[in-house]
Amino acid sequence: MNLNTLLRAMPLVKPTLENPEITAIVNDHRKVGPGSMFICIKGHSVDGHDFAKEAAEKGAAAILSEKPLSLSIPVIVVNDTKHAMAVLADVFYGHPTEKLRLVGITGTNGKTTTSFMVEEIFREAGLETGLIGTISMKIGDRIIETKNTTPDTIVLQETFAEMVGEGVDAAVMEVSSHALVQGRVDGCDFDVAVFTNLSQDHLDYHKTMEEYKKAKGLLFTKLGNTYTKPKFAVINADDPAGEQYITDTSAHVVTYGIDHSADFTAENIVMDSNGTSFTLNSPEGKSNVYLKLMGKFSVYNTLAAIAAAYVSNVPLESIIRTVEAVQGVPGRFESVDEGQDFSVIVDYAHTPDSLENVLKTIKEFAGKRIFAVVGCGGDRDRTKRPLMAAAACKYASDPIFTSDNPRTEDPLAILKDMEKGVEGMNYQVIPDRKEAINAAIKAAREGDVVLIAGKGHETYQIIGDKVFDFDDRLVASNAIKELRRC
Ligand SMILES: CC(=O)N[C@H]1[C@@H](OP(=O)(O)OP(=O)(O)OC[C@H]2O[C@@H](n3ccc(=O)[nH]c3=O)[C@H](O)[C@@H]2O)O[C@H](CO)[C@@H](O)[C@@H]1O[C@H](C)C(=O)N[C@@H](C)C(=O)N[C@H](CCC(=O)O)C(=O)O
Ligand SMILES: Nc1ncnc2c1ncn2[C@@H]1O[C@H](COP(=O)(O)OP(=O)(O)OP(=O)(O)O)[C@@H](O)[C@H]1O
Ligand SMILES: N[C@H](CCC[C@H](N)C(=O)O)C(=O)O
Ligand SMILES: [Mg+2]
Repeated sequence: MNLNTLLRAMPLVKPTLENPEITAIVNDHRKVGPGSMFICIKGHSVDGHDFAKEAAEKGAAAILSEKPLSLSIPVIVVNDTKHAMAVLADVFYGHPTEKLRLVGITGTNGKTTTSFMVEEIFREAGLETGLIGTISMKIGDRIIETKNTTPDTIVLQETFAEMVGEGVDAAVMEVSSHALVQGRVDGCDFDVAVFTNLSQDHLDYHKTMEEYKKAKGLLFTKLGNTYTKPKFAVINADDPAGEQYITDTSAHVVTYGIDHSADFTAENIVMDSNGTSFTLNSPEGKSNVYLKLMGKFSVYNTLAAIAAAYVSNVPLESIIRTVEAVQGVPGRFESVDEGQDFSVIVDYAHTPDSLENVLKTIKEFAGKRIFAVVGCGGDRDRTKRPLMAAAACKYASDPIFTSDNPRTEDPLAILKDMEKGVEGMNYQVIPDRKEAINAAIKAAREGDVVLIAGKGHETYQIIGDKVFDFDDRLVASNAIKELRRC
């Protein structure tokens, strides 16, 4: 594609005299090759404008910048290169999301779980699917590793183009608040946007809950709606933030909830050690649903998935059949079962609200003691640490505070932050995560439950800037096997 064809996507930008062929669009100068357009992004750690000269030397054919640069190749100046990058990536890759049914899911907790369910529903309904989120990206059964929950704009559009090329009909993606603020999804044509819930997280980045709420709201304010391409905002009616999103969106609103009236609701919720049953009220009347998943929060995720699939024209009967068959999502309430006489559960709860939810659920079926091995990530929201510690002490009989991913912070300082929320309460501190897990498993007796929270599916631990192999599930399973040898 030549430069001026690409630039037509930005009506205020004048065509350039030189009109080189653009072979790639890139925002990392290390990836520039002959014919690339290099987009300068002012980042949180460095300013991409500082690499423009090197990009030109490496053969870039054009530069997109937020300021004039004196270079011998065309430099196109725009106010916001992040936004322009999203528009250009959409054009460069041939508007892939217009050719897909696209469901975007935002909210503090439940995005990964809900997106897995929606993808499974689509797949069982006979559609070819794609999935983008925290655990990985998937095109059909092909797994592609990712660094972020919502990847960078260019990776995103390139991936959607691959999906289209491989015959994918419907894609489901998690949309993080960081991605919304940074415009990573500005080039995406969502058909359905889902809101799970809002509770405290990421205040290191958004600073206040109001700003965090606004960030999530961008998915709904930017959704649009037309007669020929109707858009749907699927909103949790029980979460106060939902009201704002309903007011702000121009899409068709579909609600779900348990405590408030909504288009999709659940009543008669009953949980036992094998799962959770409820009566679904939907536009098609009442249906009985029996999930293999545990807890009220799983009912919320299921309602969100049911509503998103329903407005995507999947028959309700097929939707229910699929959600009932869902076994679980890796690292979410995942059991480690080596035949021991106590339960071990690995879960990705890393916010105060998710920890409280998961522990409340455990408390409903736990016969005896609850050990909760919990840590908080470094270089992330510090204010959630005492709240997470307090949730652990409130619901677990035996909380053990340990390290999560300390990243560049001192692990002991993170633990001190946690302890500020639980002065005078009963807990242990074991900074080494493996030792903490081993200690919980060694102390557990018949009927007890050991919750290992915070890292779920992660197969690594980040200490300083080093990444070590670490999988809670493996560590736990080895600890149980070790017990037998003693
Ligand atoms: C704080 C934050 O969100 N950072 C994201 C941001 O990176 P950044 O602003 O730091 O970028 P930078 O390193 O300053 O670089 C600026 C520009 O210079 C370019 N560059 C840089 C170096 C160089 O040598 N040459 C060069 O050209 C870079 O390619 C970039 O275009 O943009 C990058 C591309 O989109 C993201 O990968 C990166 O996520 C980092 C890794 C991260 O940890 N983000 C977390 C906080 C995050 O986004 N989390 C959410 C999930 C949260 C949740 O809901 O749980 C997520 O979506 O993953
Ligand atoms: N609807 C929900 N409400 C509250 N807590 C939930 C809900 N769904 C899941 N959780 C809890 O949150 C944890 C993370 O769930 P999940 O991975 O689905 O969320 P996420 O929004 O994708 O998180 P992340 O932002 O880290 O990607 C789960 O392990 C569980 O403890
Ligand atoms: N997407 C979340 C994941 C947190 C997982 C937890 N294990 C941690 O490292 O804090 C974040 O980046 O804040
Ligand atoms: Mg996720």
